[in-house]
Order: sequence, then structure tokens, then C-alpha cells
Amino acid sequence: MYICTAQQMRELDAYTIEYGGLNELLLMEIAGNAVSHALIHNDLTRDAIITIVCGAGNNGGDGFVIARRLKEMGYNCSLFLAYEPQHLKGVAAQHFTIYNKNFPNDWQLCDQQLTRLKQQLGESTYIIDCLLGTGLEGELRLYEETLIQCINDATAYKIAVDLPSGLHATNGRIPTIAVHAKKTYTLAAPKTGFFLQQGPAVIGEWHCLNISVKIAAHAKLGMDLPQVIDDKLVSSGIPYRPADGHKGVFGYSWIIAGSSKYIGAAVFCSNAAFQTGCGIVELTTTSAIHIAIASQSPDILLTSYDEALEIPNKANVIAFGPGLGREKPTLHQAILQKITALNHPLIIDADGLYYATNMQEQLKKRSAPTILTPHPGEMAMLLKRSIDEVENNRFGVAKELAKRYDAFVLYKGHRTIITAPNGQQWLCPIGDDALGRGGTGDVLTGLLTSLLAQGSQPMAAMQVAVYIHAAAASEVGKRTGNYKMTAWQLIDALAIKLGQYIR
Ligand SMILES: NC(=O)C1=CN([C@@H]2O[C@H](COP(=O)(O)OP(=O)(O)OC[C@H]3O[C@@H](n4cnc5c(N)ncnc54)[C@H](OP(=O)(O)O)[C@@H]3O)[C@@H](O)[C@H]2O)[C@H](O)CC1
Ligand SMILES: [K+]
Repeated sequence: MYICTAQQMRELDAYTIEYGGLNELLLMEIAGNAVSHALIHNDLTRDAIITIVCGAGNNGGDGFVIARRLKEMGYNCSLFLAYEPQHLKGVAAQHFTIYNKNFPNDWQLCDQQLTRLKQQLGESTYIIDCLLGTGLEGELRLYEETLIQCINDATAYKIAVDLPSGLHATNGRIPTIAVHAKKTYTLAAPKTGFFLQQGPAVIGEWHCLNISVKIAAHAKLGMDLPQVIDDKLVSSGIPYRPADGHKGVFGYSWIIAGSSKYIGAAVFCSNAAFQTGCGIVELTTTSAIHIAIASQSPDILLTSYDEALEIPNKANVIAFGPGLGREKPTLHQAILQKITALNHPLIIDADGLYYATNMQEQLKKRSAPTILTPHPGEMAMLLKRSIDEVENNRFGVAKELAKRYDAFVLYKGHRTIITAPNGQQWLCPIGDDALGRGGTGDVLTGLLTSLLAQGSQPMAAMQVAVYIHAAAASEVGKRTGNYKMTAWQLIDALAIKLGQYIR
């Protein structure tokens, strides 16, 4: 499923109208119909008391269609207009006229004191938010701010049409206040703002409704749209596991990680790799922690980087970085030099990224794939910008880094973005605060290493890894509470989750 900015949505609308034989009036009818059907099938009970609040733009226009359709089907539905009907323009005005022909004067105006509206919202079981959609510009006006506050104050189940009013469709910012939706029925495509900044906090559960907009025309229009990772894609990306496979078939991961201070990073990364199906995992780390690791994880082969670096000849993927620390720059820089020259897929994570900043040109020349896995602080370090700057442009900076290093980039965040060297992007739509704990990043690197070792291509491995990692964490969080999930519990849950997604 493709993701659009507000501007891209407008261009695709215009294309649909010009080349698809549909006009704006019809598109709005299709949109309102699609939402009313979804509401009836998924949400509304027969005794529901529904209030639809409409603004003066086309988001409000969708609301007039929804109100008409629900009333036609006998639902108890009240329509509130934010502005006098004479302020309506274009197709929204036309749809209001159609509504008013079918249900003459069966609507109310949000009065100055908002007493009628507040009373109605208080008695409602559902509020359908059609105040503002993709047309929001700049700071919210005080009047709309007050209306949104009234909607949020009500206890009714709130459903946003296209997006919660007050949320900026493209950048995910909420300049003042936004409707806190339990659910969002978005039209034609989810908007980029759903996955950025404050967007995820207000959209609730979201569903995309097909309204005949020609999304497939994006390539013709020169748009490079990111896509959302979904269950199907994850299932198709899990490497095939033949029943007669032996350890040699399931790959050999070489993980270079850990230090006296960060023992856990090495343990979690290598165990995540081993416990998600990789045939053999070799961990190269400081000999000072060998005994601690061996007693905890006897399945992992151990070598030391305190002496000359031995390159395991069976290794088919290398991960470098978790828990290295920055205390031994000469040693770790030299290791990165050596492994960069090898013809293996190479994942660079955590402190490994610190050493990678000195090696952009060598990394760029690699013929085997390189995968960089920065969080926002590491992205800021790699691009020499502030965290605010990179976070304000997550899709853009991920592409820029991929291009600079000719690498795959897994840009961690509440909604992780993955990017191929050619700029193609995918977004993970799930993940919550259960993952906000030390060790979970090391687990992700281990899982990614394991999938590559088992034969996945880099893009598929990243898609599966971020999604399974997030889905497994949510499940553990549900069981233990999000305060309590440990990296070990997450590792245990990974293999079970992978099993659920195997075709
Ligand atoms: N995706 C599709 O193909 C379709 C989407 N539809 C729906 O159309 C809206 C977009 O409609 P648009 O008219 O462009 O914009 P909105 O309704 O979201 O917003 C316009 C109104 O918002 C007011 N506005 C703008 N900024 C502010 C602000 N800062 N504070 C308060 N109010 C603001 C604006 O008022 P003005 O006085 O500034 O004009 C307008 O009243 C999309 O989201 C979908 O719901 C189509 O129905 C079908 C096709
Ligand atoms: K809305």
C-alpha cells in the first residue's frame, strides 16, 4: 500500500478526474459511500447515536454524503456544520444541497457558545470527524481549536474521516490540537503524517478505503511513493526452510560485537540470530567476556578480537557494531577496514556506525550489500545534522544516507523506515513503547543477520526483521505489560512470530 503527502494526493485526484472519467462530485460521493459502508459494517450498532461535525472544505463535503447515506439507512444521525451553508464552496456546497433536498433543514449550526454542540456530543455514542482533512494550513484558528476541544472532551467513540482534524497530513505535526481518533478511515492512501511526529498518537486504528483514485499513476507522475509493510509481504519474505536442511544450509552469521561494558549487546545480538533459525553463529568479541558469554550461551561459537582477526571462511553475512563502545578506536576501525573489503553482506549497527563515518568512500565501493541501521541520534551523527533536523525529514534523510553510502538503510524510530540504495522506501506501521528498552536494537540486528544468513535478499530481510521484531514486542508487551519486556523475552517471541507468518 502506497503512502502519499497531501500534495501528492491532490495530484493523483486531479489525474483521476482528468483521465479516469470521474468528476469531483462523483469522487466525493464514492468517498462518503465508502466511509458509510465501513462504518455500518465495522462500527455502528443499530441503536448508535451518531454526530457528524463538518467543516467548510471537502472533508466536510464527505461528511454530508456520510450523513445522507446513514440517514437513508435509518441510523440516528445528527449533522453539525461549523459554518453557515453559504460559506461552502464547490462540490461540498453541491453535496450539502443534495443532503438538504433529502433531509430538509435536518442539520444544525455550531452556535457561538457551542452549547447545542456540546450537549449533542455528550449524548452521542459515535462522533464522525469531518472538520478538516488534507487542506489544513498553518496554525489552527481559535474557532476550530475550540470545536476540536469539544470533540475530544466527549466520551463518544471518535472516528476521523481521512485524518484526524488538526493533524498535518504531510508532516505529522499538530500545530495546536487534533482530534484523538479511536479509528481513522483514510481515503485512497494513508498520509505520510500518520507515521511521523505526533501522527501515530492521534490516528488510532487506521483503515484505507479505495475510492477509485488512480494511485497506480504515481510512477507516470514521477512520484516516488513509500509503501507500508503488511502481513502478506512479511509472509512472502521469510526464507524457505527445507525440512531436510542441515546447519550448513541455514547460514553462518559472523557477529563482531560487545565489550567489557556492553556484554548484553553481544549476547542479545548473537542469541537473536541463533534463535531465529541461523545454522551457526560465531561471535567475535573481547576475550574478557568470553566466560560470561559461554556460560550463558553455549550455542554460540566464540573468538576474540584482541588478537589477529580470524575471518571465518564459512561466514556468509557479517554484523558489526552492537556494544563495541568507543574505547578502542584503533582496533575497531582496523576491523571495519578489513571486513569492508570482504565480499559479504555487511550490517553496520550502533557504535559500528561511529566508525563508518570515516569510511564513506570505501563502503560506497563495496560490491556486496551494506546495511546501515541508525537510530535518530546516529542518523544525525552520520549526516552531521541535529536530531531535530533529521527527525523533521525522516523519509528524506533516509534516502540521502542510502545514496551517500550506496547502502540499504534501516532508520529506526516509532515508525521505522527502510530504504534501498535506489531510493525505494518501505515503512513499518507497527511498534510501540515495549521496544523502548536497552537491548532491543541488538535483538533486531541479530534477527536481520539471521535472515540474511538464511538466504533473504537485503530488502526482504529488513522488511521481515522490522515487522516481526515490532509484532513480537507488542505481543510480549500485552502479556507482561510494556514496562517489563526484556530483550530475552523478545528473543523468545521472535521465533514464535516467525512461525505464525510462514506461508
Ligand atoms: N483523497 C481524495 O482523493 C479525496 C478526498 N476528499 C476529501 O477532501 C479533503 C480535502 O479537502 P480540501 O477542501 O482540500 O481541504 P479540507 O476540507 O481538509 O480543509 C479545507 C478547510 O480547512 C480550512 N482551514 C485550512 N487551514 C485552517 C486552519 N489553520 N485553521 C482553521 N481552518 C483551516 C479552510 O478554511 P479557509 O477559510 O482557509 O478556506 C477550509 O474550510 C480530504 O481530506 C478528503 O476528506 C474528497 O472528498 C474526495 C476525494
Ligand atoms: K477529519
